[in-house]
Amino acid sequence: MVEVLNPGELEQGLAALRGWTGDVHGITRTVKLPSFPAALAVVARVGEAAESMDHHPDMDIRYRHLTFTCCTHAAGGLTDLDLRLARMIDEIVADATADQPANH
Ligand SMILES: C[C@H](O)[C@H](O)[C@H]1CNC2=NC(N)=NC(=O)C2=N1
Repeated sequence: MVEVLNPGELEQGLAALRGWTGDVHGITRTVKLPSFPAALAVVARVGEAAESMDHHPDMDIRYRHLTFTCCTHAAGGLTDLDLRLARMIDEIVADATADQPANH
């Protein structure tokens, strides 16, 4: 059973990520993509990564703005799985917005 992170582990985990905020109940990041199709493409890529990990984020898409929220429902809070998923999301977003300074 994966364990919920303590506040120190949360702080350490957030420091290794890009633009995420939250607490031991979950973390969230909002990014702006160059277009709506680009946002949809990121959703598809994150979906593939989530399926490969069997760990899924909540995703809210509003035109070019995408908000990701990660928490481990089975554990009732933030676990290392969420930090790993957030890192994968950061890589996908960085690749999709390489020439957009806003998300770096
Ligand atoms: C059966 C399947 O492994 C579980 O339902 C997985 C699916 N994806 C998941 N995603 C997240 N974020 N939390 C979970 O507890 C979780 N559980």
